[in-house]
Amino acid sequence: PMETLRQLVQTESRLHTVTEVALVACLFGGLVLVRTVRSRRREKRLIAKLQNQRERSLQQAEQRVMKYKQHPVTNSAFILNLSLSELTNQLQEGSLSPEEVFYAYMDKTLDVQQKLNCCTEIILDSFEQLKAIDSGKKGLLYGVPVSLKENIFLKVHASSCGVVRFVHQPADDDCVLVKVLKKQGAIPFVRTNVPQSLLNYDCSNQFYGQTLNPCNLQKTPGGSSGGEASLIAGGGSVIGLGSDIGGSVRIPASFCGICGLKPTSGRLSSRGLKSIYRGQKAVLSSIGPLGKDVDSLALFMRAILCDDMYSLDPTVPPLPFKEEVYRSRKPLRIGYFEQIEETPASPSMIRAVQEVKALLEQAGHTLVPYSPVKVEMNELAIKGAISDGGGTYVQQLKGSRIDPTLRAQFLIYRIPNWLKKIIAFIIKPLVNFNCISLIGKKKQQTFYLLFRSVAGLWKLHASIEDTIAEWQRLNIDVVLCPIIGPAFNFNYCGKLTCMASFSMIYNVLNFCAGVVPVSIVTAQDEKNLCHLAAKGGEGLPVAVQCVALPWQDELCLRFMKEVEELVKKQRINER
Ligand SMILES: CCCCCCCC/C=C\CCCCCCCC(=O)NCCS(=O)(=O)O
Repeated sequence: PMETLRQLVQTESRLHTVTEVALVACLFGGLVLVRTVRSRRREKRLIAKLQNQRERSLQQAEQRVMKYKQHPVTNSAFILNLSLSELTNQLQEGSLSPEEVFYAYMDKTLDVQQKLNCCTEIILDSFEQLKAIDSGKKGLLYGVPVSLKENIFLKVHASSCGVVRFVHQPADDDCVLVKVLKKQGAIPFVRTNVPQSLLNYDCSNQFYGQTLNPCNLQKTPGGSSGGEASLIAGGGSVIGLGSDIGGSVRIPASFCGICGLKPTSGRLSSRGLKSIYRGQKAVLSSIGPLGKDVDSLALFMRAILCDDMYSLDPTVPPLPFKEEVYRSRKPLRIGYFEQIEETPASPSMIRAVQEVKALLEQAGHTLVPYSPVKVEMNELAIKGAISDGGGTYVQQLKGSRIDPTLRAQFLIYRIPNWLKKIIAFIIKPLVNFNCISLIGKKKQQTFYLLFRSVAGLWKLHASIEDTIAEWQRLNIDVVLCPIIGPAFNFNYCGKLTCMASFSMIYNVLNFCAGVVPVSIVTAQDEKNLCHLAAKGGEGLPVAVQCVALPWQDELCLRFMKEVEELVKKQRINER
């Protein structure tokens, strides 16, 4: 009987332990559930609040536009068709007034927003700025309405970047470039959409949803300056400001068929720019313009590179716009490449480079085959930009629902760094860097790199030195190469981070680079295309990328301008 009693007591105490563990687990589970439900409710309220704010700003703008339209108005189609240079000329001469230009663009923006969901807010202060504009002091952008990417600081407004914790951080002041723009007479009038966190080349977030591509509503406009590219290509803005740490100006410009410039980082002030990895110095972010033609970008740079910027931000080197370099037409030695080893280029990207190469040769330039240095730039870019393995990224997005395009990445960022290193070591043999064209393989590669992101950065500086040495050896002035395109279908960009390598290279190297649309996807390109991400792109714009050494932004623009002119001339000849 003693034995039976002992067994009974043991069973009972085991039962007690099990019950206690179950109770603690339930309690813990319950607490997590309550926290999640609460945070989801908070998030829902926040989303509703932001969407209401946007709606209110759109409605108020619409009312004012309606009121303005009661007076006999100028032909806004005429205004909207002018290039930025033509528009500024007419504003300077007085043949157009800032008021008629402003209302023409505001009206068009409201219309484009309905179709493309590219705006996060109308800047209502712009109506007051318009009233106060001083016609006696005409800056280079006098009376020009300018659109701004949402991560650019505007006094009192928050730059959410699709992240919950940023919503509660209104800016203390305007960003330096916004101040300079205003001093040059420009009127910032609308803020545009971005992907959650900005570290993505799609354009969707939980607050404002998915922005659409005006060239095909089934496609992403690219990102992260996707709202800008969509609005400009849709006709709602003549010039806009974006930012680029891996292609965020160039990719959306390419996807939407407009021009975009990533100047050398540091040439324009980045003070007052929201980012996830603030202060990260390995891969540098640049602020740069997007517009319908290269002259618009040049005019923008000319206006911004002024004493006001240098005194507002003394970290910027006081280098005014070099007019003679932009205007020069001396023949160039141009390095070119069509592919990079680690990333597949689509058939239209390759064809675009080949066609532009032929045009440049006919125009008297010397084209030299050039291969970018043999390091995995993707690896360097990711290691540089998120060298903590994504820890800060996860921290910053706490409390935000992760955008579907970023979810797979976040599974990896959440793994402890020591475990990431082990997994990277184990899966390395499975990852074939030369295996192109199959999306499945690209996904593997992408995720492998994310595991590797905690490794060292020793190759970064060597790659800059080696690249410059190679340019000097070949004696080339600029490089012609592909830029990712055509526009992707939704939900691919965040999963295909490696496909951004064509642009990321020049952030890692900190060279200046810009894109110019040169062609459209043909039926043959579509037939030869292997990756699903860009399928269904016939007729979409295709661009090339023009690159110059650091601080040679004017040379880069001059090269872009020449490419643009040659393509235009050829189109006229073909008609
Ligand atoms: C080279 C930098 C990219 C670092 C991102 C690391 C995490 C994700 C892995 C790969 C994503 C590559 C896609 C990059 C898309 C372009 C993103 C971009 O340029 N964003 C602008 C951020 S800025 O701070 O406003 O300049």
